[in-house]
Amino acid sequence: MAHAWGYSAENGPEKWAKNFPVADGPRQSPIDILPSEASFDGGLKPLRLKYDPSDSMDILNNGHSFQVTFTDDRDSSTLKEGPISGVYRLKQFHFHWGGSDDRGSEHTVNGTKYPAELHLVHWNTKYPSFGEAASQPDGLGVVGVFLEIGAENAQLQKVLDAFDAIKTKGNQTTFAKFDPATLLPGCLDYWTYDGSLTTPPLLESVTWIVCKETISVSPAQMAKFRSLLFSGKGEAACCMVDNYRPPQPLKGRAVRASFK
Ligand SMILES: NS(=O)(=O)c1c2ccccc2cc2ccccc12
Ligand SMILES: [Zn+2]
Repeated sequence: MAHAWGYSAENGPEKWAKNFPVADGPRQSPIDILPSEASFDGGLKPLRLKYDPSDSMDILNNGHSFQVTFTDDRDSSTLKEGPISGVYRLKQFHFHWGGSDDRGSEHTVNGTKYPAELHLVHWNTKYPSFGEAASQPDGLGVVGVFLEIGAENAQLQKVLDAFDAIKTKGNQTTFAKFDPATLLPGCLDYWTYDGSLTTPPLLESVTWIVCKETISVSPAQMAKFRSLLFSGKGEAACCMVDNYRPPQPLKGRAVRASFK
């Protein structure tokens, strides 16, 4: 059986093309964002993000990251406007981070890596389900937010406090009444481009919306991220760190900015 994908030298991003040839496709993510080469588009609308805390359900260690999953059977937690048209529903959010503070984000800005990156995953309700949407070129909208070392982030701490219950792969626990809007920066200026999932199956179905402004994370909070394990209970412990794909070729794609 083919090795499951991961982030090690044996099964990491440099190996993914073997089982997922789209890894070398025309609209892969993440990318290195070059602000001087992004074009301001006055037609881009402000992001309209509306989240209902009662939609948050549980938090799961999926062996690649952890994710907080939301109920998505109605338009109560949605992404509208911005670069997209229609209504996209929030499905989950997760993070990527590094083994030290000098790396961890997937997108970079002028080559600068941040210690972590938050992804809020939404799907286009013109399609009947998340799974259907994930295979469509306009199926998904992911909002990316960079984390920058600074003051302790009290809202992020609510997520980190659940980690003792999801230390190993497959562990899950309830995570109710959490408002993901509390993880957003104050200013929602953004860059946007057409891309893909940054993990297998690397489907080229994502409109990326990467916020210019960062949110803070303390060094102690970064250490908490690194306390999770890729490995399952009873397996040799493997720290969940460096779960990020490096930037991919732009291949002629335009990156637009919502701000001057
Ligand atoms: N890094 S990612 O946002 O591309 C991503 C997803 C994106 C869209 C839809 C589902 C996704 C599921 C993910 C699961 C783990 C890590 C990244 C994931
Ligand atoms: Zn992600």
